[in-house]
Amino acid sequence: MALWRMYRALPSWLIPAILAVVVVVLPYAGLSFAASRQIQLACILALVVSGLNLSLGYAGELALGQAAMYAAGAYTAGLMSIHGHTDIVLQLLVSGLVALLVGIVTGVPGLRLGAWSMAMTSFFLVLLVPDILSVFKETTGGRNGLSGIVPATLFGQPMDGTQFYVVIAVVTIAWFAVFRNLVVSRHGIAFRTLKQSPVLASSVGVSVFRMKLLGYAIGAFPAGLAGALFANLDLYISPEAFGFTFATAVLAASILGGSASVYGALVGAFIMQIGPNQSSAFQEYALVFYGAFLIVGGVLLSGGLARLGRGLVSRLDRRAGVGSADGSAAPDGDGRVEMQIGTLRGAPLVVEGISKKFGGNQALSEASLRAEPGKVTALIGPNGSGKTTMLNMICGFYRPDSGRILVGDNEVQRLAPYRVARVGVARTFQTPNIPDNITVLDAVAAGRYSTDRASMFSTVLRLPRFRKVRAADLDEGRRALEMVGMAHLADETASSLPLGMRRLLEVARSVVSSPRVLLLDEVASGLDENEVQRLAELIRALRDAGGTIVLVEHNFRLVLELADSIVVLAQGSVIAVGSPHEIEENPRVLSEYLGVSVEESGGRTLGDEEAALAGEVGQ
Ligand SMILES: Nc1ncnc2c1ncn2[C@@H]1O[C@H](COP(=O)(O)OP(=O)(O)OP(=O)(O)O)[C@@H](O)[C@H]1O
Repeated sequence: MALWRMYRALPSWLIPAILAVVVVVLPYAGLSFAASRQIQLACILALVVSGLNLSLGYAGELALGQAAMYAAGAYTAGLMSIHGHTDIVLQLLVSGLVALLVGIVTGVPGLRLGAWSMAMTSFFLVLLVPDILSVFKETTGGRNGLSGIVPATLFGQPMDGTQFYVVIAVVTIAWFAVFRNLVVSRHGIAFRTLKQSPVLASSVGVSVFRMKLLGYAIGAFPAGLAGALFANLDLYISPEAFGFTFATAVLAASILGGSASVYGALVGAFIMQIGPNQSSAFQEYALVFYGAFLIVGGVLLSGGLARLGRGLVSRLDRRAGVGSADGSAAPDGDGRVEMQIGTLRGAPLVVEGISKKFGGNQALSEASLRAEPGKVTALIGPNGSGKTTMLNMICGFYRPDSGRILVGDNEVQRLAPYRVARVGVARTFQTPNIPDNITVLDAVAAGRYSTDRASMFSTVLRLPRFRKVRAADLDEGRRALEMVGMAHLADETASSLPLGMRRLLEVARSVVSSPRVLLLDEVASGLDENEVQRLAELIRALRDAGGTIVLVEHNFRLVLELADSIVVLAQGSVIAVGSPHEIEENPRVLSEYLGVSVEESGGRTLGDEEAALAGEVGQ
């Protein structure tokens, strides 16, 4: 265990870096030709698999066209070589970009049509490769393949086999470093958020379509690189190398290694290449083996070897006492919320006469609401009265049939959800929406996706802009966690927290972007008395900091305690607006929402028991 603790104390990049150096120098240590070839083929396969991992494992898009992009890269490099452009750096660059272009052009229609269409169009793309190559057989050699490729050069110098091995190893290592940088960045977290919940992703400002396309297109780039390397390895390419069998091998390697993993792509590809591909019997029946493997692997090995590895690491960590893996630890100090909220730049929210019909069901009719900065505006009403529909329209998930929604001076009723988020509307969800396998700190920092933007380019190369934004993400994330009393849980797995903590985490995530309007959807439901009080304190602090807060809540006592003004909905219409005192005494609210007749109430305000009953009625 002491050994394990020592190992865990090392920087996370050290072991991969040592392994990378070993792989690069292997040929100088007497590696046989056959072994060297297998390593080169495994590196090439790993590059292609990494592209699938990015789009399938991270962005959650079943896009299987990597084999076609691999072909695009290989034929681009092959044709460049035949036409005298033998420099490998130039070939890699052009092949990568051509593959990227193929990814964008073929990804757009599939993504526009929906998830299964993406799977189908990308799959057909792979089946079409031999036909496309045949159509252009004058240039590509058709089914006979493309010969005449000459050995690649590097900056004008010819390369021997060993030098080309080093090029393949270095390109693979460099790409995997980029890939790792990408998936641990805010873009990577956005991919994972998107995979789990497009609704959550758009509510933090992620454009679902653009991000899925990026996942697919960026994943095409390493396939293009792999193609260029492959063309120069054998100096001959033919359509068979890029067909359905190869596409299935890529999928099998991805599932074996773990599709939501960086190193899983390497492990899966190496096992697939160095293991079964060695046997000639396997090669003959490869498709059958891959098919069987996909079924068995998909059922028995969910998450692949990467998941087994992560499980083993966390078990060893627990045994060795590395990190504090206890999600139930007590909050900081005396459990009260640390109020360190700066000023919030709240903006007025004006909802003017919005209506929404679902089929024959008029969910909202001519409903209006006004929420001011520095005030808590509660939206209450019985089940099915239209509260969530109202929030969904403010956030852009539904378009109103008529009416206007203004955030400050911005009309938002026609904007897509991610654009509404970028205008400054943040929300929590009735059921906490938290991606798997990310830390509490990252889950909170994800709320800043549309704040202080950092490009993919600066992210993967870790340029100063990326470092600045990352530091701000983590600082603000920690500050938000301190605010909700959860700073001690920053490194825990967010999705494994108890319900109360997950709700507070959602509040932290929605506050971290300094929203202009904050929508809290039943944040108190399922919380115990202490948690409700902590939440109440937090909401007051956010209000005092200048936030515009809309609170949808069934806990009537909490509403009376917190709200500056209350809007009551019944059957899609606003039946009352007023201060808590006015609402408590409103006969229509008493009868329609609370089920208390006017005579019974005798014009008095609600007692504790009735207020509690009101909470239950609402639930
Ligand atoms: N996507 C949808 N398609 C069809 N009908 C819908 C949809 N969303 C909401 N509705 C209907 O609109 C009406 C208002 O529902 P909504 O969820 O907004 O009520 P609510 O006040 O939030 O209820 P609850 O307190 O149970 O969350 C209901 O009759 C509901 O069935």
